[in-house]
Amino acid sequence: MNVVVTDAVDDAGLARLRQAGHDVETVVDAERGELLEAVAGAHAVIVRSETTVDAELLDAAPELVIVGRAGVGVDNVDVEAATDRGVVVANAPESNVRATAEHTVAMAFATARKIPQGHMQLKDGYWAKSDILGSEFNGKTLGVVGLGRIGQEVAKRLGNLEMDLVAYDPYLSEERARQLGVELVADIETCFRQADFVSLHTPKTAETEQIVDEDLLAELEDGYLINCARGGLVDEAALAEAVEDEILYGAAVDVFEEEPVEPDNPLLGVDDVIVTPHIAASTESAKQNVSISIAEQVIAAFEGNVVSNAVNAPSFGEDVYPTIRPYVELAETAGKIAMQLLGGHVESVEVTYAGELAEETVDVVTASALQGVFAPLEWQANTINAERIAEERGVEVTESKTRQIEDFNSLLTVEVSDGERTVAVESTQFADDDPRIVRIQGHRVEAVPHGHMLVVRNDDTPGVIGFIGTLFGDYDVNIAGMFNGREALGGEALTVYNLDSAPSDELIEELHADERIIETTYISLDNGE
Ligand SMILES: NC(=O)c1ccc[n+]([C@@H]2O[C@H](COP(=O)([O-])OP(=O)(O)OC[C@H]3O[C@@H](n4cnc5c(N)ncnc54)[C@H](O)[C@@H]3O)[C@@H](O)[C@H]2O)c1
Ligand SMILES: O=C(O)[C@H](O)COP(=O)(O)O
Repeated sequence: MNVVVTDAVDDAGLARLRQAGHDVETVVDAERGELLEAVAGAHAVIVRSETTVDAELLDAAPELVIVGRAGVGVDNVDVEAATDRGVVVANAPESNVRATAEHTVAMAFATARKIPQGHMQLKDGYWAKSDILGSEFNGKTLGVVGLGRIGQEVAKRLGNLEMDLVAYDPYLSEERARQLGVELVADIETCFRQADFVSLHTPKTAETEQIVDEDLLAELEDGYLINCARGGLVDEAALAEAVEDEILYGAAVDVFEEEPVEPDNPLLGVDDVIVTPHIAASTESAKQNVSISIAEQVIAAFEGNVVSNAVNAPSFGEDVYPTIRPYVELAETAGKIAMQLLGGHVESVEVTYAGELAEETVDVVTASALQGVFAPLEWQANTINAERIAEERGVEVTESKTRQIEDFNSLLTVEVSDGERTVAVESTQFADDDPRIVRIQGHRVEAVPHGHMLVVRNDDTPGVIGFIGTLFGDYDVNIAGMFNGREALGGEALTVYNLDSAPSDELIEELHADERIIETTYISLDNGE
């Protein structure tokens, strides 16, 4: 597979990709046209914050499987456009948290004690001892906007300096904030009003863009603003003015609306706005960590495994993964079988989890079942966009769970309906991840979901199975396995045949010609030879 790296990414992860047999090409600082050419045959593109991954770039890379963001923020990636094209977008959310938190603390110290100002003046030959007056942290209040991974680490570190902690984060529970010793406030204005230092740690979204404006800065009177999150969260002109006019004592900024920063950026002209060139994550270990983390995501995508840090696919904790992992592929298979038995038109899909599986986070399993259901309809269906495809198609999706179960530890049922007829395929994993279809339309079977399968419904009368077996022999189709189930003696039987090759149309026709045969459905699974 081809991996194109468009920003400076540490070699640790790239070496891992090469070891896994992939070609890695680096095209840092390329002109746009050159970049679009470079990604033409790419199966993965790895970026940092410097490359804009938009619809144009995605269209220039028709083979693309995954966009790997070697870092946290994905605001430079058009995630929706990627989702529409079935491209996974993954980031490395854990890898530079400490580096960024530490830089934020360093920036807080630097602005509070005017370290860069003193440094510059001294280098210029001026002893500014009596001009520089700093602020202490102890007894002051830190306001964190966005108490996520980095915000929490910053709160912990500055909390140790005897600061009181408040935070504004509408998506965080009060309980979690309490555990962190942080008072959660109801709105961002209160956060700015109560704080002496405000540190921003939200992602840049439609909701947070320009969230810090002139009015809000006025609430932080005689305080400091630190932004090591994203440019675009703050009205830069308003911030420059607020510091210039001494409404704020100072500000520390690592990220800018436009990067690299133009020389006329208003923040550069104000002494008490200290700046760094987006280097909060630039430590040796953070760079190695993000590189390795994103390489692992890319390899997972290439190998068809779940990309655990995908931002446009259902995600789940690492600890849950071993339990649900075997069901991800099985769900897709069950979805495919159910859909092929239904015959193409689907109105609703119900995915039911029973037993131990019902205790897990199963979003990705449901998405995988949908991927199987939509596989014949939409060549580009995958776990990322299958839910969206269902929505666009008006297909009702239901997920249900029950702890009650008989015979198995876990049971996964995919039921599809065209409004009149419903087909249910029940499946489970035996020991050592050995998948089985255990019931089709209520008929107990024990079929291996693999390769070429023929599902036959027939009258449960003597000689039918012999007839079918002989016919397969006549057509030189070898039976690899056979699983027969019936509801009641003399009623209807359902048999699943695993075949070594696809049955011909003539064979199927001959089967149908026999009055004892009610229905036959040939099912082809991609995982077959
Ligand atoms: N300067 C750098 O080099 C650097 C490095 C790493 C991360 N970052 C940036 O730091 C930011 C935080 O990263 P993180 O890993 O902590 O992310 P995170 O997802 O763990 O935390 C973000 C928090 O913001 C909260 N949030 C979302 N919308 C909000 C809103 N409208 N108001 C208040 N809170 C809101 C979320 O609930 C969440 O708790 C991101 O913007 C990321 O891109 C910058
Ligand atoms: O979101 C991030 O991870 C940081 O902003 C770091 O971005 P970078 O990889 O461009 O340094």
